[in-house]
Amino acid sequence: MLSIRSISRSFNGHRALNDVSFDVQNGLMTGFVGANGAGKTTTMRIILGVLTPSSGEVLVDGRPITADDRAQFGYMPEERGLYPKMKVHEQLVYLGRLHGLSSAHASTRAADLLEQLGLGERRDDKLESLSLGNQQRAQIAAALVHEPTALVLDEPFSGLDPMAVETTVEVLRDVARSGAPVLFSSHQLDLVERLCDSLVILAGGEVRAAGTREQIRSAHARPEWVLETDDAGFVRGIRGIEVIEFDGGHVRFTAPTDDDADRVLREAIERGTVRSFAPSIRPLTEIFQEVIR
Ligand SMILES: Nc1ncnc2c1ncn2[C@@H]1O[C@H](COP(=O)(O)OP(=O)(O)OP(=O)(O)O)[C@@H](O)[C@H]1O
Repeated sequence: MLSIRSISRSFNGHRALNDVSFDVQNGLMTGFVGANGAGKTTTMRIILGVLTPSSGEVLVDGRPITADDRAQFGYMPEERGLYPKMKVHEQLVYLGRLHGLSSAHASTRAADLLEQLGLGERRDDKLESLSLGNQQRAQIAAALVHEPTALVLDEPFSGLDPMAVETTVEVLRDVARSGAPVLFSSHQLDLVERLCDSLVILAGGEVRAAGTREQIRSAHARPEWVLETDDAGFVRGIRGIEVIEFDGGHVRFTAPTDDDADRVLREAIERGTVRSFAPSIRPLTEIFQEVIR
């Protein structure tokens, strides 16, 4: 397990991180989200030792992280970092060798990864000749080639088409399944909601929420219902009911008690056709907006 403990970091008197603590559990995909400038990249750089914190520490399985730990991590930095003029497979083998793999092992591993990430046919092309999305896949392969003990990826899905996102997710899930902690940042909340097991929400350099999706949902839960009917406008006039979303025949609302929600249903039945009525799970995107405020 990777633990970030009370990390603070300032740049020229500006506090970019303030007492940040969270865990990245082994075997789980942890999504790291926050608006521009929230401090995600700074945190990741501190985990990898590219930056030092002003205070606080990073732990691996409860003890201070070492250079050897970091050497075994897989890291995809924001600024990327492959050689444009080098062939993709050759470059991955080179990186694998730098991490101590034998030539044969590095070559097989690189070929397998390129195949899994849909780049098998481009393995002998120079990186610069690939599209940006394919270069991104190569960057992901570079972070994985040495079979890392932990993965830290800064925006791994940016610029990938939906198919590439799916193949990449599968590859990252395999790494998590092998027992490694996986931390990835993303601005795509819908994606994070769908694929992460656990979540850390950062705003203004502080952790605003952290835990599994279920823990975050239940900490910010409120009873909500969705009604689909002919014209749901009447719900807006019912005392005690707060309408969250309304569009013609569709309404999502919160009610203080189940009885209040039943009142809405009864009135809808009296007024016409009820196509559906059900409790609703609050989307993480909405919780995110609330906690970063
Ligand atoms: N090297 C630096 N020198 C000065 N300020 C910095 C430096 N690196 C980061 N910052 C500042 O620290 C804050 C956090 O930046 P950081 O890049 O970590 O945020 P982020 O969450 O990764 O944002 P984004 O989603 O835009 O990449 C910002 O205010 C940024 O301007």
